[in-house]
Amino acid sequence: MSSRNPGIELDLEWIAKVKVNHPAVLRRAQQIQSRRAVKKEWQAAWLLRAVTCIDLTTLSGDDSPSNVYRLCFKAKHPIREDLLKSMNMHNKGITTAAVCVYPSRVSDAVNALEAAKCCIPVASVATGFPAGQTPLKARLEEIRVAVENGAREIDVVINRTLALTGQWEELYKEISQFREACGEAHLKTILAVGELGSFTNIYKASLVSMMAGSDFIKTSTGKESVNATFPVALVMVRAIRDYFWRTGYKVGFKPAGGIRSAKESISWLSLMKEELGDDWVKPQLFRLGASTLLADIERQIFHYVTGRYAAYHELPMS
Ligand SMILES: O=C[C@H](O)COP(=O)(O)O
Repeated sequence: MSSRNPGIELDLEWIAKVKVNHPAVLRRAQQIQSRRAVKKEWQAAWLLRAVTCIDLTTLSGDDSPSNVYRLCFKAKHPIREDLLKSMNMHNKGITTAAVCVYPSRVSDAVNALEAAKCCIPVASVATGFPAGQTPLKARLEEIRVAVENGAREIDVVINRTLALTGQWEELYKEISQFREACGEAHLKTILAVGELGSFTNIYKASLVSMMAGSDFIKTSTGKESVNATFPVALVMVRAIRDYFWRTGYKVGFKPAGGIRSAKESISWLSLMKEELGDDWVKPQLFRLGASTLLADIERQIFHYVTGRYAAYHELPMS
């Protein structure tokens, strides 16, 4: 990642002035989703770009060293080598952006990637993911342990109670402490938008997270009933844009939760390109948090290269 957002002092006046035009957001989101799909080589190129922006994720109660090893192998070899060769892309070092796991699995992921001589970062969720309902001391300790174990990115969840009750100063203080506990590791702040009530609240929580020094803001844990949606994303990326205009700091965006189809991944990329520009369609400033999306992207690329859809055994690692 490039130079980091150091955060700024909490600006309560800015937060108090926030108003979101709900119908306009819905209209714009609809417009982006209904764009005509790109085809052929342009589609393949966008899909490969999407691959490089994926935080390949496993966040299950039954995660074990073996499925984390498998995940890391897939992160290093996201698309079958012969398919990449057919597109003359086999020498381009295409990997996913990161792997994302629970804190207890960080060491497994770090070891697996080291053994594979692969330098993509391990991201760890933390701070009582997904609900964030543990004491602050424990949440901070969880970050420190994940960093000690080799996580280079930390995906924290915010305290929704503070956001829902408008305790912005408290929320700012907590996130600032998360940032400090991260040290050199990059801080991705999950708003859990499905639990924040209104677009205005989501915009305010986005601003507070950036003011407190988040490197990325992220929509969801994947565990809420509503996760990454285009209207919510628009609210968050407009907050990113406003923050950039006011401070000059670029904060990344990570939609996560329920993103499963290759087609959607292209819509996400075009949203970023249209709203924030080319810098935000690269892994430094854009991630797709997803556990199963890569399988559909590989399937579509297989179809592009061979003209037919793969049988299950032809993409066994997906
Ligand atoms: O951060 C990533 C999400 O937890 C993944 O959600 P998903 O399993 O719906 O793709």
